[in-house]
Amino acid sequence: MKRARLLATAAVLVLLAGGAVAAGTRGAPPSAPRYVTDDQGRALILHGFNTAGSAKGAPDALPELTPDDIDREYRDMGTNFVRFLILWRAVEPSPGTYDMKYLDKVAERVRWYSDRGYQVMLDMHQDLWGNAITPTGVAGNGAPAWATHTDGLPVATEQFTWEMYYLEPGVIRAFDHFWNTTGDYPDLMDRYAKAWAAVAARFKDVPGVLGYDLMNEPWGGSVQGATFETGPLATLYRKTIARIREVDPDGWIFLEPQAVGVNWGLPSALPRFDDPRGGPPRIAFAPHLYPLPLDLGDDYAAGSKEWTDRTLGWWRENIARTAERMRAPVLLGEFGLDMTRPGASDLVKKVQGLSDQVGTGMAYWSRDADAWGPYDAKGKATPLPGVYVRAYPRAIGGVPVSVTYGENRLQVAFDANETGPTEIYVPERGFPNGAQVDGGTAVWNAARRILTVTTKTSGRVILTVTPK
Ligand SMILES: CN(C)c1ccc(C(=O)NC[C@H]2N[C@H](CO)[C@@H](O)[C@@H]2O)cc1
Repeated sequence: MKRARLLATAAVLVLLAGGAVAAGTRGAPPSAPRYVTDDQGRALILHGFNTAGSAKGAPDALPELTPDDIDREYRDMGTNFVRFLILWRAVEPSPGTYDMKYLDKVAERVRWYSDRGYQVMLDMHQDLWGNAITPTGVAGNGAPAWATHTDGLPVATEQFTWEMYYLEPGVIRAFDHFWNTTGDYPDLMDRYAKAWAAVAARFKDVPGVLGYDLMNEPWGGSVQGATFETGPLATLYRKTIARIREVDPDGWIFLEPQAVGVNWGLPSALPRFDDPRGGPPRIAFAPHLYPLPLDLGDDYAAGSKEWTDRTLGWWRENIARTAERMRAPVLLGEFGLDMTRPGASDLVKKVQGLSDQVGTGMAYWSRDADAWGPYDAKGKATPLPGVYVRAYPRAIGGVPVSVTYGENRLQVAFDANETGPTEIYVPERGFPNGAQVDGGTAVWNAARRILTVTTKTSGRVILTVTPK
């Protein structure tokens, strides 16, 4: 029965997302991927986690996290990136008042990461709009109560899956007010954009802050699909890009499509956005990936594996087409699943392969201490660390051409430039005694397991990394 209901739910949501399908999946094949770059201009391969869902309901809006947690994550997986959740309710507790104490606490945690060589993306997170959609605050997260207007419309709390809250009249109304679909609260999007400007002003010169993910999994309320993405969502993005660029000319700005449909592999209609900064644009496309069969409760095994692989193919093609339209690099902002389920490790490997094809970095959902994360509620490793760890180029001193991962072998091809040396992480597994590099001059940092490789600064370079 539950599966039938879930299938019906998915059908409804796909219909809602129908406009996105109108974007079509034909057209010229995608060209070479682009890359997010660091402050030296090197191409980044971002590999990390979402930290963390525990922030959503926390009174202080901060994740359960200690520096030791980051040390363990690095020891086990050599990650170099974090999608760090922040919440509008904490940034702007009352209209026009920005909580600098909260932002200072975020900055303290950002420092924990940057001191360890991580890149940090700040994610203005929401699910279901905000915790004020129900009187008990048990459902949503993100938006402050003062920006939540359900007009007294019902929000039933006995949902069989949390996603169903998105279809509740009161939740749809709250989103409709925000997107100015109702016309009753025309200032809300501007306030959101100004809140982002306050965050960017605080973090624009903070080491390690790579950029800003403007809204987690946007939902159009009663406006869906291409109409939503090219209408209200694009308006919010343009307002927020302008506000951020008034204070921070250099931070990367990450734009998400609507979640429904696109998470599953349907096309996004997000248009291209101008970046008013002087110099090359720093706007990236940041979709999520949650295959529909798995969302419906199936495992990546047996019959569902074939169906899931088909949807992964859709996702890859459609993401590449949207990135091409946006002329933007791609960052996979979320993917994840219950690591205790059959086939879970195979799915993670499959997504890593997809990510390599699209030339994107990735942040796994999530770093929380549960069955989805790398360590469970008792701190015991799940299968995730064993499959999420691999040798990879953290930063590339040129324009990447290909990154080829083999069993205990990595090959990185790029057209070199003068941005700086190439940094390669090499795990203990497979490379117990470190690595040797053909194609460049490597300095080995045994403590951090990083090869810093100096190469010529023009022409094609091919680095081959093998165990010592
Ligand atoms: C109907 N709508 C709008 C909808 C449905 C399902 C998701 C979802 O599963 N998202 C995947 C994960 N992303 C969030 C955090 O961003 C996690 O809580 C979800 O597991 C999102 C939106």
